[in-house]
Amino acid sequence: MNPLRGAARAASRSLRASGLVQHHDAASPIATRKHRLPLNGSIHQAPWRSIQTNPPRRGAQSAAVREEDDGSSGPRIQQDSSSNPAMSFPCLDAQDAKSASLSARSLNSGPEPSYNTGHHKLFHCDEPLLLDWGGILPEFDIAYETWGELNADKSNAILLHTGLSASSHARSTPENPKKGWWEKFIGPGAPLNTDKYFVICTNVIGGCYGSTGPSSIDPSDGKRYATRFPILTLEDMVRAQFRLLDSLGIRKLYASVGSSMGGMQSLAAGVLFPERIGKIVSISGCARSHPYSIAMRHTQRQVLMMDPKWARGFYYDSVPPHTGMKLAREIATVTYRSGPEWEKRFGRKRADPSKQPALCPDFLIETYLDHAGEKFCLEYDPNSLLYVSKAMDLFDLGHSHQVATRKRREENAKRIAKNGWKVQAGDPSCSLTLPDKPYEEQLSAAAPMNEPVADNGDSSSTSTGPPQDLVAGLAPLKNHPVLVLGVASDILFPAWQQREIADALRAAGNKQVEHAELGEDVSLFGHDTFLLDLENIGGRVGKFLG
Ligand SMILES: CC(=O)SCCNC(=O)CCNC(=O)[C@H](O)C(C)(C)COP(=O)(O)OP(=O)(O)OC[C@H]1O[C@@H](n2cnc3c(N)ncnc32)[C@H](O)[C@@H]1OP(=O)(O)O
Ligand SMILES: N[C@@H](CCO)C(=O)O
Repeated sequence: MNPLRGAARAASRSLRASGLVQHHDAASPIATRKHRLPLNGSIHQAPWRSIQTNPPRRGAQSAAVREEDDGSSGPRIQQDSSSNPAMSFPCLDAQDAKSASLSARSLNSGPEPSYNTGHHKLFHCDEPLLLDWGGILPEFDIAYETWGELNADKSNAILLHTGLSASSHARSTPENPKKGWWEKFIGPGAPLNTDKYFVICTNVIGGCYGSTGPSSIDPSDGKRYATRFPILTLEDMVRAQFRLLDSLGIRKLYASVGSSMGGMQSLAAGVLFPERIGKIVSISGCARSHPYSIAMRHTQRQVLMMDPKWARGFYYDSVPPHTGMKLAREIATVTYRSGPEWEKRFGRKRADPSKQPALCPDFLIETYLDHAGEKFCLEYDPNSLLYVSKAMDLFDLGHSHQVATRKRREENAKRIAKNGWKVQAGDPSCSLTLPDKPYEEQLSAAAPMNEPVADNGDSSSTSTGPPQDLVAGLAPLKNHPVLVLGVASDILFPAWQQREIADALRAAGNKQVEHAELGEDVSLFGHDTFLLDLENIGGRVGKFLG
């Protein structure tokens, strides 16, 4: 891919498509209306009406302020006698127009888009699933797709785990010819070689592309789960996938392969079901989520939840929080690529340098992010984003976390044996309230980097080696061949996190760990390298799988 390809052309296409034409532009609807306005300030003609404003500051010029009544939610403010003309905000107009068109959709079919990437197979499991944090799915579906043939002894299956937002559609199929998200990585002679292997990819539970998630119907009352969906973990997703494998009669996988969240799941599958997995591939993942990654996902969740249209998750019969989703995806995109890539690709170029700078997207990097957000905002269920992203934050293969989870599961299993498969409404364990006492920084939290941390479950890493808690947690994988790949330009899952996996596995006694790091001379695509670099990611995966 040529990173410098037609960016400016694409930008102007995107700007035109979304109405993001620069302000102070006589061609824009607002400017046109403004030029038609009488200069004497007679402000009560339709479609303008006056609105109340704060009284002008003493000494400040009094301004007549008007609002255009065009049915959109935001006021368009015009100042008749100000020193400078008011700016226009085509990026906000575009959001308003989008909300208006979504709310105009038929309420019979529901304004909520149907999240669908096309034909897939469906596994329905009637047996309830107990989740790690005590939630319950009374039954669930898993959407999945397969490529290649399962051999007679069912020993050639590869389970491919997805990143956060992907569907099961990793490669085109005769039933769904649309290109998949790993189109070139799967197929005859490809890294996941379908001449040899039977590749299975599922949509995770919690997702929205056919597997049970927050937009699914709760069988208990026939209504969508929304935020009545329980908190789930990556291990819960893996347990659900293994129910599918059971139904297919696959006792042991040839390999568990995944990137990003899938790279975390790939390890989790090995830890949960060590005897059911042959090889493991973990690309651009981690063995436990670190604070910086949690921080970046937190900001995405916050902007989404602060969109009033999110409505605490109950938006399915209304306009979805597309603005929150768009902003969340823009933040996500900042974490998925890299500064050096954008330096080369966009530099400091503006979409139209002949115009005045704008507060709406203006630099090419801004229009690029805007486009990425816009493209995604109705493609994925907002609640799925929240739940799946939170599941990533909760991920920790450290031994002490595994012990605590097992204990909690045992207690919840006892509760179920006593009360049945239902979590009581108002269960205090379901709503976190922060302690009254403000957090006080603990001195022990910041151990000097060159001193080993005692094996007390403290998850801090040190320069002397991986934490013993993680070494113990990854011990179930000590006899598995494991390929760990990282990318130096990745800021979301920095390369040291893959080194941590490899080091912890080796410290656990694993002598079959292959670890490689793609330097910035090889890829500047950051975290998304796994989606884009067939040669360097795919090549290594193909060689490792054989
Ligand atoms: C395992 C998993 O996680 S799978 C999930 C994968 N899928 C996704 O992530 C869905 C979202 N897609 C993406 O993030 C990306 O398209 C990728 C990673 C799949 C591919 O990346 P790339 O091929 O490098 O595409 P890139 O991110 O540069 O985007 C190109 C788009 O931006 C547009 N664009 C490029 N520069 C600009 C600019 N300055 N201003 C506006 N638009 C721009 C292009 O015209 C193109 O638009 P189009 O997609 O509507 O045709
Ligand atoms: N672009 C990928 C990255 C995270 O894996 C996604 O949206 O899922």
